[in-house]
Amino acid sequence: MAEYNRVSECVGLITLRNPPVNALSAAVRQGIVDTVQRALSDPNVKSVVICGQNGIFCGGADIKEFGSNMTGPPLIPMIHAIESANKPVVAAIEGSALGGGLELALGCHYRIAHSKARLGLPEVSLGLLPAAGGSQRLPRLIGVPAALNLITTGRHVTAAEALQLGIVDQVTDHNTVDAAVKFALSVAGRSLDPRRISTHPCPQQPDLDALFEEVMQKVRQSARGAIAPIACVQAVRAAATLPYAQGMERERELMATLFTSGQARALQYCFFAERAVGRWRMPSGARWDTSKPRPVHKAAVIGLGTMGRGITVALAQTGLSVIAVETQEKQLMEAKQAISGMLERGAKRRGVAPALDGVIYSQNIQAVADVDLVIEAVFEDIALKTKVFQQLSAVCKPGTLLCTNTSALDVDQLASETPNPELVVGMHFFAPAHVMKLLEVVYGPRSSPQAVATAMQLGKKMGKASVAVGNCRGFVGNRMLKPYIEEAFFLLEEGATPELVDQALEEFGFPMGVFRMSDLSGLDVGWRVRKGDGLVEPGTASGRSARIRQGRRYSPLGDLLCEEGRFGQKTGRGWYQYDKPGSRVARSDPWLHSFLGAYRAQHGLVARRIDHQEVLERCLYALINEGFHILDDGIAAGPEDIDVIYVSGYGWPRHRGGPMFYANMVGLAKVLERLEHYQQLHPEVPHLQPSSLLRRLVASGSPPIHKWGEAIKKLHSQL
Ligand SMILES: CCCCCCCC/C=C\C/C=C/C(=O)SCCNC(=O)CCNC(=O)[C@H](O)C(C)(C)COP(=O)(O)OP(=O)(O)OC[C@H]1O[C@@H](n2cnc3c(N)ncnc32)[C@H](O)[C@@H]1OP(=O)(O)O
Repeated sequence: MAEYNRVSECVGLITLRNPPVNALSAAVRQGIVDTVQRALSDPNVKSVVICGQNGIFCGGADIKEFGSNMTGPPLIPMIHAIESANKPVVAAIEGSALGGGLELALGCHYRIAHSKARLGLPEVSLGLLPAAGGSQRLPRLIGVPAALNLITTGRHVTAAEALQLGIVDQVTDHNTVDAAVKFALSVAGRSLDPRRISTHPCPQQPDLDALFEEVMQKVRQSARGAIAPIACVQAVRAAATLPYAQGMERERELMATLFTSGQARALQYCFFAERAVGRWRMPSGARWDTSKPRPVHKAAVIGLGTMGRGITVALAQTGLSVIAVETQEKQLMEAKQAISGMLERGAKRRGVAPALDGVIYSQNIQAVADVDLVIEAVFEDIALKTKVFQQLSAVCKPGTLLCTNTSALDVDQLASETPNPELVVGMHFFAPAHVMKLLEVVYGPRSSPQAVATAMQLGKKMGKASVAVGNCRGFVGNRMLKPYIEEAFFLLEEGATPELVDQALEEFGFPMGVFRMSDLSGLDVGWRVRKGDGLVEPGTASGRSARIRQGRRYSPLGDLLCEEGRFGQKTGRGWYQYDKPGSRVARSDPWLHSFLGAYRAQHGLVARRIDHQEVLERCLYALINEGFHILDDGIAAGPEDIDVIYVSGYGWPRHRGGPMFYANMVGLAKVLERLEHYQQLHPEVPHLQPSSLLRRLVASGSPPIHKWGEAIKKLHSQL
């Protein structure tokens, strides 16, 4: 909808009305077409202002419409009608002008923005390009290099940067609509020819070919298989080399390919999934909209190793005051220096003052007596964490929320060691905690809804994709990672190399394959866990029985590497070799290949040829299968939760939507058939046994992913 009013006698004011972001739905587009026509045909109107209601200009095309038959007036002719109007049209930009919203503004003759407004063409992050003329008008307005940067990254710019780039004509700290109306009055009657961006040539750019070649190479490297960034470069190239009409034709062709692509569906699914996880619910029936978070003004972090330092920075950057506790003096001093450095660098990047005074350091746990929330980040040892929780329960004021940053221990067991288990939740951060987007908020059966709501709200404040999950070994992310890593080990035993497995996964879109990733995080981490589980035995035994532990297939390859002191990057040797300890460039290691050959010979294994498809099917379907178990167990409330966890924390390529969305795209019946196939070949591998939920979903006709929730509820009620 768009509302029309005449203001200051001769200005037609058009207000977009479609809460919450004034997206350009069919009704809004129709409203714009009608009101523009009305303003242009009214002889009393000398100029026009377009604004949005509730402090936001426009969040772009209505993404929800993309999946359905689109009706209503199309955007391109609507924007053309505005640009070719014979009365000046001014966009009054408050809040956001994004995607189609900015394209609408670029069709206007002038743009006035509030100083707090943000502008951008983020279509690339939805698997699209700015196809309402944005890819053709922006380069004409601000030049090819700046337009390429904005369109291929989708980044939002501040009003100040937009002014500097020449996207807006004026920035105001006052009422934007008033400023735009005043401006519209001042330009009434002026020639509009120079203001019609589509009629401009692109500003001259020396050595255009070299520029596009360089940008294309950069984009291909960072896109990891995503097609939209490449189409964006091609569209801008058309703007730079073709007349406007032909450029628009190229924009349309490129958009036609993207619009119906699986990647666009995946990326748009991610957009909505990220918002859906905020509407968390627990099996008890507690939900986001009925659970009130407690206010958190002061927080504490216990243990200032790598994780504790990152968590302290993340908390301090939200403006909270933080008590950072480390009992060892030397470690405390080192941590203080490291945290101050991180805060200073972060503040410099964001152009703000570092929150150094927000952190108080102490060696004494008594210092946390009056905080509202504590995050424990001591060494991953249940006895130590239990002791800390008991101390905290004695020290903290009543009602303080006790959170543990454990990545694998039982949150419920820890809770049971405190007098108030309802105040205990897990807050599982990912390293480096001040950088990584993901936060798993882990609730136990006794965690109160208020505790979950508080941790979720704090996660959001820290800018994290926060996902509420149930308590189980490894929670969601690490639980699914286990079968993925195990399959990769089995593939090595059967004839693959780390290089082959990693190449298959990196071509799929992961930033790093499983072996390069393990080298980065340290092979000793998993070794310690396996030792704790009683799985590690001295490495001299041979034959099949040496590779069956606790009744299931087990590969000791990772343990054997650790016994050699090969812990990955930190020791300069792991699945790859590195120039020196700490170096990041992985090189193939002939030692490792001979080691694998000797291992296979010792165990009577005959290497066979393994292709990329088998690598993907075995690693990814094993991971996905665990995802179905997690859904069936109620540990994750829906597939979106799992997908957000994998995309934000585990490098799953966003343009593939997350593991559960990927399974939905591949087809549940196909995933089931391949798991059954591999299970027959490897009957001693339980994680290849298809989950009963997957079987039941296939039997019920493989509903699309947005209907899984309903289907799971129905299937559970039939049990
Ligand atoms: C054969 C070819 C066919 C061609 C057809 C061509 C048609 C297209 C032509 C031109 C291309 C134009 C494309 C676009 O414009 S794509 C959209 C680009 N815009 C964006 O990507 C912006 C997305 N939104 C945001 O970034 C943010 O929402 C925000 C900054 C605007 C506001 O942030 P915040 O206040 O934090 O609110 P939320 O993000 O939580 O959002 C609130 C609520 O609103 C929903 N929503 C937001 N934007 C949109 C939108 N563009 N369309 C539909 N719905 C939107 C969001 O989902 C939230 O609702 P909830 O999911 O129910 O919580």
